[in-house]
Amino acid sequence: MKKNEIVEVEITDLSYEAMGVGHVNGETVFVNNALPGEVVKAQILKDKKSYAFARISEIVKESPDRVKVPLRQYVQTGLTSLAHLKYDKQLEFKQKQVKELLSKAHLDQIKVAETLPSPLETGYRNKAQVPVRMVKGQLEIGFFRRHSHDLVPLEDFFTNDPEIDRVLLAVRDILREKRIPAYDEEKHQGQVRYLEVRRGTATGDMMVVLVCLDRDFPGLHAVVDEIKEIAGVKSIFLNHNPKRTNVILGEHDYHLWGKRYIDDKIGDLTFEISPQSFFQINSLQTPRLYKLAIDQAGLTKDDLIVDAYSGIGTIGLSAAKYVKEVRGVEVVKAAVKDAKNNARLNQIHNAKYYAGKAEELMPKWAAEGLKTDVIFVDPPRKGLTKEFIDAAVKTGPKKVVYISCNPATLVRDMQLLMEAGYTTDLVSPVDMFPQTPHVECVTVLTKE
Ligand SMILES: C[S@@+](CC[C@H](N)C(=O)[O-])C[C@H]1O[C@@H](n2cnc3c(N)ncnc32)[C@H](O)[C@@H]1O
Repeated sequence: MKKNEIVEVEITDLSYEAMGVGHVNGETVFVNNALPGEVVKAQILKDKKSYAFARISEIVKESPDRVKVPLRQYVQTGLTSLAHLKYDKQLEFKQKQVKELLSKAHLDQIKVAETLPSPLETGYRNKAQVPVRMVKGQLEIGFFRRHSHDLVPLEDFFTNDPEIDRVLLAVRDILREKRIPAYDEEKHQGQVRYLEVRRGTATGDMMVVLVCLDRDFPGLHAVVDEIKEIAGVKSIFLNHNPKRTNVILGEHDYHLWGKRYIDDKIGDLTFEISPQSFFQINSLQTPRLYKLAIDQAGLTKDDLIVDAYSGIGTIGLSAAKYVKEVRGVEVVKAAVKDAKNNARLNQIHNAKYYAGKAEELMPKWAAEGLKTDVIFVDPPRKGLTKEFIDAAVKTGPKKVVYISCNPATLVRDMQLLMEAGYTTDLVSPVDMFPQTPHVECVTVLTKE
């Protein structure tokens, strides 16, 4: 196949990145935005010999599961790359992905539950981080076009809490009015690189973080004076990111106005969240995710549990009332400070949080002779390390409760835990990220 050639292709599957998959003369073609059951005329964008990438030029036969996405920008940016598929089919797609990964690992005996739907299908995100750039001489917020750093301006981000979109647009307008220059990646100049807005779903409190090239610049104080007048804004920070990098946040946050954190609730617990701390982005689905994990953990009043990759302590503190002691470990120091603070705030006295890498602290604890009953892990996408797993196993937990945002690393780590004598017969997908292909899962591995 040649670049720009138009081929007719029948779509038979969806890739884990939500691209339609078909075959032409034995070659696999990934077609953006196409759905299984469709026949499309596709324009080849890139040919890599054994596979090619393409985009739809015409839908010849349309899937009954297709939803007409109102904004072309969502497709261009890949912001919500499953939004063209009916929601119940999105849930099936996520379950199927987990089944296929287990099957590839010869673990077909493990059942995969139906994906737990999110209470909100759109407008569920409690946090937005959006790039700021100049487009045709005007400061814009939006999202980068897929595989590029060209900004596609947006006003409706679809999955954000609409209150967050309201604040993003108000801040954008203030920056425009005060003639603050947006960051220019090529020249490494200008000021505002990203806007971050967080909202406590239970409290309505909002935090605005301006991610800037410089620590201070002309007009900053005037901008802050106006942002603090936006309804709901309770906290303003500047994050200083002076580097030439694609990483969104710099290391240091400077408090500009208002509170130093915002509050949110999970179940009956209150959490204070500071700018760089991880907090699950789907506030209404989070208590359901934790309940699934905690209910299956079979906790007792004599248990010592570990909350590994603890963020601001949300899982351990939610489980604390059922056990004797909680020990948490988290690499981001500010999050550990938040976790300790959150324990105090909720009058929880049996939880201790430690700053450090889980793969370093766990071996230290194991060497000191720590004995655990249940270990909760909730790592980032790359999953656990062998060092962590070996040390965790040494502490003798009867259960390892694994919450995962990447089913591929989950299955890899499950295999390691199974080699160490743990078994499970169920993985439960939970939809934390509707309209996107991301899959969250819970599984409980037990040693008899
Ligand atoms: C998916 S989040 C889970 C946070 C928390 N359990 C929750 O539900 O909100 C993963 C957390 O792991 C932390 N983390 C990343 N690498 C780590 C490491 N090597 N050791 C300990 N924590 C780490 C991140 O900072 C983040 O807070």
